[in-house]
Amino acid sequence: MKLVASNLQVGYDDSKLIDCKPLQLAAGDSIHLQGANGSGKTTLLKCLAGLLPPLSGKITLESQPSLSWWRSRSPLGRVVYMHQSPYLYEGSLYKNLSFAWRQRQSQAASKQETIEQALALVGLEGRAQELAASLSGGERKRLALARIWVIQPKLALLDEPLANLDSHSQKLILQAITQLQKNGCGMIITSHQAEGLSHVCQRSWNIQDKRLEEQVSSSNYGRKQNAR
Ligand SMILES: Nc1ncnc2c1ncn2[C@@H]1O[C@H](COP(=O)(O)OP(=O)(O)OP(=O)(O)O)[C@@H](O)[C@H]1O
Repeated sequence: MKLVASNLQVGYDDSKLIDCKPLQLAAGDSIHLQGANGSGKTTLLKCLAGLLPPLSGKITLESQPSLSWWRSRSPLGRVVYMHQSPYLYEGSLYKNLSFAWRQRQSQAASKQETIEQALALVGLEGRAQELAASLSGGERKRLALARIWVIQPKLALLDEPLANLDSHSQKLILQAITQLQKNGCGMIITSHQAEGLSHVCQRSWNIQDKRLEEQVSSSNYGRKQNAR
């Protein structure tokens, strides 16, 4: 599955935020999206997820031809977007992960085991019956990522998954991101913390002067990949 965008401009009404070169996100890609506050990172991710219309240009999903035409070309519902302040369902952690299970394509594994593994992955083991509303901000983000891990999407867009987290939570989030990558999930991650992400992302996109460019730098990007 591949998300392809051409001639893309994103923004609101007549206010253009970003002019993009042709973009592609395929399963297995990991891209760090950088830009100043207010440069339009969230807006771009929402457009790529099909949650907002772009000002101009085309976003399509290249995938299995077996799907009906109206599902096969739209990213909506098939590219998972994680909001920077994730919305959780009322009820328990287990209930939140059960909803995620319904969106999972392959249900060959056991639901119970998958949910337990997801909770353990983000350090919430043994807490399945607690109410999601009682979680701290950092724990909410960890549960949101556990939900994505249960879904096992081909493509995920993670908006500031590391923001406002202590080092323990950041470590758990990075661990869950690595697990998703091992399963072939392609992702774009926004973050102002370049250091944490340079080890898990192969590439970097940078928004500057309302333009999105692939950043060619001497940083760590690609080092991990090359070392494999
Ligand atoms: N629904 C909306 N209608 C009009 N303008 C909006 C809307 N949502 C966001 N904006 C504006 O668009 C600009 C870009 O916002 P966006 O959240 O995409 O930036 P960002 O790069 O993700 O910022 P940050 O790093 O602070 O999270 C901001 O100036 C914001 O006020």
